[in-house]
Amino acid sequence: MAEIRLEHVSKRWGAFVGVDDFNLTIADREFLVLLGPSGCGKTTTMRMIAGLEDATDGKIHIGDRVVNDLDPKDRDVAMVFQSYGLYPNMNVYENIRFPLKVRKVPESEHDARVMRASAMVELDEFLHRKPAELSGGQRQRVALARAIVREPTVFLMDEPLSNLDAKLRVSTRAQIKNLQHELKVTTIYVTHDQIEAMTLADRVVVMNKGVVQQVGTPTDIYDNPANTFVASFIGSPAMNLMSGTMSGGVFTGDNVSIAGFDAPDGPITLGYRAEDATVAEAGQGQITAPIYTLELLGDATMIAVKAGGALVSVKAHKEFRAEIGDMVSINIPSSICHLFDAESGARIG
Ligand SMILES: Nc1ncnc2c1ncn2[C@@H]1O[C@H](COP(=O)(O)OP(=O)(O)OP(=O)(O)O)[C@@H](O)[C@H]1O
Repeated sequence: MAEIRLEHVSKRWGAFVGVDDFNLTIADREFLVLLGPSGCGKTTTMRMIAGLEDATDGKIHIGDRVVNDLDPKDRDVAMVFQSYGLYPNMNVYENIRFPLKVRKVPESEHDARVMRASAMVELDEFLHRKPAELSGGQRQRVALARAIVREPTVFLMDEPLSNLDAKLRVSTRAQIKNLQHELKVTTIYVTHDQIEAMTLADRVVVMNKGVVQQVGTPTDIYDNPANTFVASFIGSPAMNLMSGTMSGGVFTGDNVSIAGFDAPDGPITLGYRAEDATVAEAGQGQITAPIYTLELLGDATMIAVKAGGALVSVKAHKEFRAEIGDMVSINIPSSICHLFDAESGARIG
């Protein structure tokens, strides 16, 4: 049983707040991803759970213990970092076995456990090689095997894929997801890559400037972002956001007018996702504007125009063709729109 609970956890260095009042219960066996831009406090949160950083305030529970005063080695967590931290003089077998020696696991168990862990990450053929004789992806798998071999109650992973090339990142990502499912170990995973977060997580915690912005399943966060920060951080492309004014249920901004809202009058921010909008018959849409840019994506054509003081896009059919400067009209019915407070950015309704 490895539920993790953070209660009012904060980290301050002098007046600077790295993590501000973090509260969350992570379920046993859950795959939780901490997501946010550089400097938002996600690594610090993970380091406090690992015991590499003291919490300034709050309590950290792992299982039924409060671990604030426990050394990292007594917390039964295994970490995997973006820099693999392998011992260059040891071969793969010895690197994977190392945590068992440190932990004084009986020698008689070592071989079976190393073989099981290395098989899980498909390293069986490389056991005699030194780290320098491995590719980046293979080294990362040694680091994973070294975490697995310990059979910890918690995995903590800090951007473990960021040193891999794009293709290897996708396959290693799939492997991590599968392993976590097989091993059923509570996992906290830090990344600034929203696609990694969406594909791996049971739940995502979106952070900004030390503050939790939203906690939810990938679908919750994509479909119902809590504020404009989350809306503009999640999704590729990010949600389109336009400034304007609501009056009598009609949103109006530069080049844009959308009717059919049930919202109070006043300044407001409106959002929609490019894939929810469509290209309209000439002049029939809610935005009509010259094409600013047009990108052929293979499976679709992305068209951007200027409206509401911002560049906004629509995902058109892959055969859609036009030139920059041609007029285009976009259907944005109120039913696909998200509304946010113009000042705080918080979701409305
Ligand atoms: N020892 C320290 N002393 C003072 N400030 C620190 C210290 N360690 C981290 N910080 C600050 O705390 C904030 C959060 O850092 P953290 O490493 O948690 O961010 P992050 O979200 O993991 O970013 P990245 O993706 O760049 O690693 C940053 O602004 C950082 O500069």
